[in-house]
Amino acid sequence: MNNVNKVDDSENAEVRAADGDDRELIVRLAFGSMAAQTMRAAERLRVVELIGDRRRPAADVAAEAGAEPQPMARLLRALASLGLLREHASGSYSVTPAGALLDPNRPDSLSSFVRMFTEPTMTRAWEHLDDSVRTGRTSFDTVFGTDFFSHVARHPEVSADFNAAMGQASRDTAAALPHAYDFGRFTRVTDVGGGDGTLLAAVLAAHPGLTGVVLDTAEGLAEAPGTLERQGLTERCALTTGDFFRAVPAGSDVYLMKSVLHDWADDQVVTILSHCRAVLPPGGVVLIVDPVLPETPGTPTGTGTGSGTPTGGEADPEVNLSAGGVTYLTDLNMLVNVGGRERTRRDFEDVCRRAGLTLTSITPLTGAAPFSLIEAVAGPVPAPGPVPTSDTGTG
Ligand SMILES: C[S@@+](CC[C@H](N)C(=O)[O-])C[C@H]1O[C@@H](n2cnc3c(N)ncnc32)[C@H](O)[C@@H]1O
Repeated sequence: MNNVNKVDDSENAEVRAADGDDRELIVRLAFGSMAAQTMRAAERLRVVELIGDRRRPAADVAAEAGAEPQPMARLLRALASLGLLREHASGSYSVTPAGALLDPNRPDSLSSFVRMFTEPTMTRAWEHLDDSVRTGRTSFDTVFGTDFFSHVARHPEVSADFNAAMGQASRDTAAALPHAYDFGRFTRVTDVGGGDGTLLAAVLAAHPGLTGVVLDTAEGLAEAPGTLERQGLTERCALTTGDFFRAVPAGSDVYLMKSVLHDWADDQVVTILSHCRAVLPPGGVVLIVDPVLPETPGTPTGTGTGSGTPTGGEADPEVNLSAGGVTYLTDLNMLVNVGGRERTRRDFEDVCRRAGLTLTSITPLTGAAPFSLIEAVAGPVPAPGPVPTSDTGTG
């Protein structure tokens, strides 16, 4: 290491010459989308299912996948270099614990998540991230000629992948949330934009005294009956087709929404929250599950109770691809694909206040990073004025 370290005292910033590690970082980041596409090919060719819990030669995997042996061997060794397979001296391959998550038959599978987040619907607008940064516009709409949710609604296969991907991405939250909040004092939970019902099903299963409603578009709800049926919850949970930009159904004392608000710009978020506020009974709560960004990278996220100075939270010392670091990428994903954003505590306080809600606490969900549970209750009614409307809120 022959780094030349200079410290700029005024900024306290480290300045040194780039070394081999730095070059490696740049190369690794530049090849990031190739790694993602390598994983996508493995998912589409069912490599992990075909290898199973054995050691298998590339030629056998190729034969069963209907692929050419030599390119398959190259794919397998690339997957080994990414940590998803293990290459044995005999030239055969086995699956690592991480690679096993590509098996669609596992209860903790991430296969649909990988499929959705590597497919053109999700990746094409990323080629125009610089345009989105320059103009603030949602590149997806320019590339596809319509907004993300309308496009997904018109493509049933993509919609099924999207719903399954969201369900898989919600499993950690579904395991954590029912035990992270006192649902026992409530009677009925509406999951606003609840998709395939994974999260609400977990809450209902853990709290037999509760009933529930999943509110979503017709396309968003397509997989929900199956989720409820599998868990024997059909009787305790209604599925309501609707548009949360028009109304949220009355009758619940908990309005839950996970990975919904980050899809939308502030005015649209205020509209959704205002509809929840309009039907919130005395003692009712709004529960938002989203990542909470620190006010500046590397500082605490401002979790805890009250609306004053942040009381602590997870330090986030490096912007990286850990659970916390990935939120800076999902923030850009919202920018290019849907026009939404990830938010800080102050951002959440602001949209809540504008909707007549008071943010009461933010609790990181243990085991479900980067998600936090944000509780809000009815607050002072905001000054009279129209509820912001949305012209993209067609779901
Ligand atoms: C990012 S997904 C989150 C799904 C689910 N809450 C989860 O975390 O797994 C956003 C959800 O909002 C739904 N959605 C989008 N626009 C909507 C609208 N206008 N009214 C109701 N639901 C809508 C989508 O169909 C989708 O299920």
